[in-house]
Amino acid sequence: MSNQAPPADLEPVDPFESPAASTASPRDVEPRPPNAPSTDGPPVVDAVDLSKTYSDGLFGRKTVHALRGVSFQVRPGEIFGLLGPNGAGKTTLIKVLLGICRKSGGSATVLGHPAGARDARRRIGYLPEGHRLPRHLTANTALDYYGGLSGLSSAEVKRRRGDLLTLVGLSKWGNTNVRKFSKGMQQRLGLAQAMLHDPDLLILDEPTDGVDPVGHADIRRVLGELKARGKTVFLNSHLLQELEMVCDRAAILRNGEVRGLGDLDDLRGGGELVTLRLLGEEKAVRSALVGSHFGGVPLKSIGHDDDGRGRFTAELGDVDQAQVDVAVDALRDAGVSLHSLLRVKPSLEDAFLRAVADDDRVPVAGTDGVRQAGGVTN
Ligand SMILES: Nc1ncnc2c1ncn2[C@@H]1O[C@H](COP(=O)(O)OP(=O)(O)OP(=O)(O)O)[C@@H](O)[C@H]1O
Repeated sequence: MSNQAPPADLEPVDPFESPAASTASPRDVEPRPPNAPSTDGPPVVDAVDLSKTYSDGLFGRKTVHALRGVSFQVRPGEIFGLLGPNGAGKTTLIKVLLGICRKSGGSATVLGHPAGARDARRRIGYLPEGHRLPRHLTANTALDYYGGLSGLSSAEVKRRRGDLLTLVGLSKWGNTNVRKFSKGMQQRLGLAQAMLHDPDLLILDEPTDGVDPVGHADIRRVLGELKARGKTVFLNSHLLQELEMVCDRAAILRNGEVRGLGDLDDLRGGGELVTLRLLGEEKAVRSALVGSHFGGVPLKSIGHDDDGRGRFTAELGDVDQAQVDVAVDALRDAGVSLHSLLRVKPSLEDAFLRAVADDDRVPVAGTDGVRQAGGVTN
């Protein structure tokens, strides 16, 4: 979430009604076990053609289109990732879903209620970006404090906090001062706090920001636990590898528009990226690639072998076997040796870079009725 000043149209939020006042490529989160709650049923979040404009500039004469017709659904029990470059509209989207700021058009429901409605907000747990826990409190007293803010009785908080501290791996730290906690432990305590009122939907804004790799793994484990308990998680993170490890589906936002949406496999694309490792003279490699219509592919020099021949990688990209054969034949005819051929699935990062690229050719994956990605309208 950006650290900008609150928007002019920020509505006061009653802390007692606010979403709990903030109260794990190889995937780290296991696929849904057979006995886990199903992802069938009405969507937990349903956004249709959602738009949001801000008035900015001198006398508010400039209109900023933060969201432009955003449509997507979050299904029950899934971990849904929100991706996008700075300024894409992620924070605005979260604010609209939480009812912190008003939409300008379209519709959004959360847990079957209009976004921002009291009945929706009381079933949301929210962990804001960069949240701070009072350092003089212990884990237990912090949960007592935030539980009180959420309207829970002290007996209720005491009944729940043991289980929650166990869930986030802090069961032995209940009486320890928050100031002694690492950033990762603070984030996990923040997750426990967001779970205090047993919400159905967790909205987590950059939960691993500033956390070391061990802390990342701990947080992924907690997300896996939440999913196993049937919770729906809406996760905003700019860490693509992180999202790749935990999310079932994701949306990619750019300039307030959905530029990609669907299962991670859909987003990555079905193909495989082919890379050749070659041994030979650079001139011969280049001319063979040009001759086989691969003159424009990235060619990297990666050293020499014991006989002084150059080592190269040539990234052919998502090409079919016939095209690979043509390139390999041309290289062999030019006296270049094929050391190895790698086929790798595109990463989420590849998909992300394609989706936010400055063109309008990226299709929207998935079947949620989202319109095709439009042109860049900056
Ligand atoms: N209160 C506001 N008044 C005017 N413009 C705003 C306001 N809040 C956000 N914007 C603009 O709306 C657009 C989307 O901003 P938003 O903060 O939602 O993006 P973001 O994807 O969360 O970015 P970041 O990752 O940098 O936090 C940006 O152009 C931003 O400058």
